[in-house]
Amino acid sequence: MTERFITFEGPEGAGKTTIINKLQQELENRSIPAIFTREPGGIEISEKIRSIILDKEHTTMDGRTEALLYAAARRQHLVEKVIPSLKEGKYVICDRFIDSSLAYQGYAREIGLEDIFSINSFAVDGYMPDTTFYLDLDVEAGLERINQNKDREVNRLDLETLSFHRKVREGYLILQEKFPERIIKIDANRTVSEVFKDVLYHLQRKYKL
Ligand SMILES: Nc1ncnc2c1ncn2[C@@H]1O[C@H](COP(=O)(O)OP(=O)(O)OP(=O)(O)O)[C@@H](O)[C@H]1O
Ligand SMILES: Cc1cn([C@H]2C[C@H](O)[C@@H](COP(=O)(O)O)O2)c(=O)[nH]c1=O
Repeated sequence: MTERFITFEGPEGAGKTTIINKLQQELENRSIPAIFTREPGGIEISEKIRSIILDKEHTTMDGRTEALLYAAARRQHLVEKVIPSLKEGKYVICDRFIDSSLAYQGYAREIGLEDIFSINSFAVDGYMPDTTFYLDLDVEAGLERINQNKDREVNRLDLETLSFHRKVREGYLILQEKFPERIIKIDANRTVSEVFKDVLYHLQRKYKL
């Protein structure tokens, strides 16, 4: 339904932010109109919801509450920022979207893909990315990367068990098999420039940038 809506997904430390920053530079160099945003967050209301969800002190948060908060943040961000930018003809590049909810809450939290899809269908009302890059990386390697990055604040989800993070990756792999037309799996266990070259190749092929 939507065009030029591109999302990046992956487990912790997969390199999404790094690749999105390079893409921003590349599109700016080519004078291609685009916005770069993230979930949960991207606008004031959704950033506030983000801080509630990711607060390390909120250890009693129920899994369904968590899922609903992600969906609420998504709805507001979509209406306030994503849809207007798409309507202006801009590329929208978003760090995480509905597939994060499916992999984290649906699969790893075991709420179920169908229930998570159902609450998110209400939130997104038909707006789906037309391309999703899934940066695939061994979970331990990703966690090691974020542990090395002393500037990154540790959040509540980071503190989940190793088996939870392994399930997140399994969830993503299931989603990629389910939606191979939309979700492009990228081997993130390579150098930044190799990963970026791969992403750019797919974007050039699809959007003739
Ligand atoms: N291909 C790579 N090889 C080695 N290190 C990398 C690579 N890509 C990113 N990194 C480093 O790994 C850390 C995590 O990268 P980044 O913040 O881009 O990941 P992310 O997917 O956005 O993480 P999260 O969603 O968990 O915040 C950073 O310190 C970054 O410099
Ligand atoms: C959108 C979304 C995110 N999450 C999780 C994934 C990460 O652990 C955090 C976000 O932190 P990041 O450093 O910005 O990647 O939230 C989730 O569980 N469900 C979602 O829908």
